[in-house]
Order: sequence, then C-alpha cells, then structure tokens
Amino acid sequence: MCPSPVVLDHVSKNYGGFRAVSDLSLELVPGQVTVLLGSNGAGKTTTLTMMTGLRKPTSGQVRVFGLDPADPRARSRTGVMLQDSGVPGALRVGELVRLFREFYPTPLDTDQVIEMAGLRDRLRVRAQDLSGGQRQRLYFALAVCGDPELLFLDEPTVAMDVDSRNQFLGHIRGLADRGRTVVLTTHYLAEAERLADRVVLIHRSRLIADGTKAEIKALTTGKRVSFLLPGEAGPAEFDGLPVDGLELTPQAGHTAVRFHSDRPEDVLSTLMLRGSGLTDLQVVGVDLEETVQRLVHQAAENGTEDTGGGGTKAAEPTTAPSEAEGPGAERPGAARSETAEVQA
Ligand SMILES: Nc1ncnc2c1ncn2[C@@H]1O[C@H](COP(=O)(O)OP(=O)(O)OP(=O)(O)O)[C@@H](O)[C@H]1O
Repeated sequence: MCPSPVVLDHVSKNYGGFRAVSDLSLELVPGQVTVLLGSNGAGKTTTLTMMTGLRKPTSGQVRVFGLDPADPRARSRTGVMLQDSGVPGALRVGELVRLFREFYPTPLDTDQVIEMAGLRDRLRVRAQDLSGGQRQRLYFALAVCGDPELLFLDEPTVAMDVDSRNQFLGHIRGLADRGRTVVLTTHYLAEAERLADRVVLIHRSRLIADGTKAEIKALTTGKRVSFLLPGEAGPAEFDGLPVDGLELTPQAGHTAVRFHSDRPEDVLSTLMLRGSGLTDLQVVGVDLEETVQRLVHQAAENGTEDTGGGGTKAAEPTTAPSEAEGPGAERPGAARSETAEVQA
C-alpha cells in the first residue's frame, strides 16, 4: 500500500518556551485539497513548514510519502509556495522557471507553467521588478513546475487581484482533480468554501476541528438572524434571550441587529410580542465563515492561557534547543471538534 502523502503523529513545536503547535495528528488523503484555517498566530505556517521539512518538530513525527520530509526523495515529489519564497531577485521570470524545473525528474513544460501562472508577458522581467501579485504568481509557477504530487501553499492568494485569484483557485482545483494532494492556508473563508475537500481548524496551537465542509458546518447548530430595529437599541433588550454573538450597529435612525441562535423562533416571538417594530428580517443557515468563527469563539471561551502570542505556553519545559528561527528559514470519517481538548 502507498504511504499517505502526509502523516503528522502527535506533533508539537516549541519556539523556546512558547508552544506554537500542540500535539497535532493528521493523515492526509491523496487527491484532496486540505485547507488549514485559524486566526493569526494559530500555528498554521509552523505546521506547514514542518510538513515541508523546513522546520523540525520538537516532539512527534512528520512523514511525507513515508519518509522524513527533508529527504530528497520526498522533496522531489513536493512543491512549496511560502509567504515569502525568497528567490534571487536579479533572475528573470523565464530563467527562474527553467532553473526550478531542473530540480524535478518529470517537470511540466515551461510554456504550460508560464501560461498557468499568467506570466506570459513578464517572462523577461526580473523577479525583483514584479508587482506583489505577479510575484505570488511566480512563486506559484515555481511550486508547480515540477508537477509535484504534493503541493504546499501558504496564503497563496494574498495580493492577487480578483481575476488572478479566480484563475488560481481554478488551477488548484484542476490539480486536485488530477490526483494531486494540496495543503493550503488562507484567511479567505470563501476560498476554503470553494476549494476545500477537508478543513482543519487550528486555534492557539491546537487542532479544534477536522472534517469536510459539510461535517464542519454540522458542528454548529442554529441560524444566523438579522433585522432592523427602529431607533437606538441596546444589549439590554436581548437580556435572557437565547442569542449568541450579538452585534448592534447604528444605521440611519435604526439599529442593525445580528446574532446567532439555536432558538430563533423564541427570540423573534418575544420581540414581536413586545411590539419592537422589527423589519428587514433574515434567518439563514450558517456558512463556513460563521461556523469557523463560532468554533474559534467556543474554543476561546473554553479557554487556553493567553500568552499574548496566539499559541499556548509549552506545558513542560522544552528540552529542544531554543529555535529562534527567522521567518525565512481526512482523517477519513466524521468531523472532529476538539474544543474539549482545549479545555484540558
Ligand atoms: N521563529 C519563531 N520564533 C519564535 N516564535 C515564532 C517563530 N515563528 C513563529 N512563531 C510564533 O508561533 C506562533 C505561530 O506562528 P505561525 O506563523 O505558525 O502562525 P499562523 O497561524 O501561520 O499565523 P498567520 O495567520 O498570522 O500567518 C505565533 O505566535 C508566532 O509568533
């Protein structure tokens, strides 16, 4: 049996005494797009860089195609696009693509790569002279030019305009449909909604949910409710009502009200009985963005210690050398929500 493209077995990563990734276990399925989600500092990039072999775990084990991820046999089957991939700026786009192709046994055709990245008219431009979005597209070209079986992309669409982003997402889907395994991080929930076969949600260093989009959405119940109330409404009007995440925004003589509720009928009938005069009512099921917000909110309420950096304080003194590394340097089955673990 072929080994899984990526296996993380109880992986933790400390930077000095700070724990950036805590006891993370995952096994990726070939041909799927797995999207790592989480707030700033949650530990997504650290997780991704351990999968690429650029960083080593403090404890636990990472395997890529059954090998150490730094093993050249694993690397030759892997493409990587980091937030700052750092290529020699004096080299031209065409030169860089041709150079990177050399590292792989069965690379894609240069023209095909250039076309895919939308860089046809930038071939002779030096990397240092590209715009931010064009540079991202170059990094994408360099990540895919070896036709890798496994592709890691860290916030790939940052700085891309809407058209580039749409094209890019189409290419990623196409790669997965051709059996490639893709792992990407993003803060754009619409991208995750469009691309993800599997969503892995990390909060303050810990995995808090893992499953398909449908499975993740099923982890939260209830509806999102919004309406307008006349005049200035305050939170006291909702005291004792089953609402969560209440938002009140003044809006041209009205208050725009938004909340989540498992019992929207109870809330609405109470307000109507009071003759509150609500208008523009909308009650909709939650989308991925809302679900993710709620799961993160729930995990935060269950509470890990706030160390100010987004992660958890390492539970035990680290025996690993303090790594002040510079910035350069499905599971199949039902979704799991591990907020209980966050409580521990
Ligand atoms: N080399 C390092 N030395 C010390 N701390 C680090 C180092 N790299 C990352 N960290 C810390 O580890 C935590 C996780 O960082 P990481 O970059 O993995 O988060 P992220 O989820 O990718 O965040 P973002 O969405 O902001 O990119 C952060 O608190 C960060 O400050």
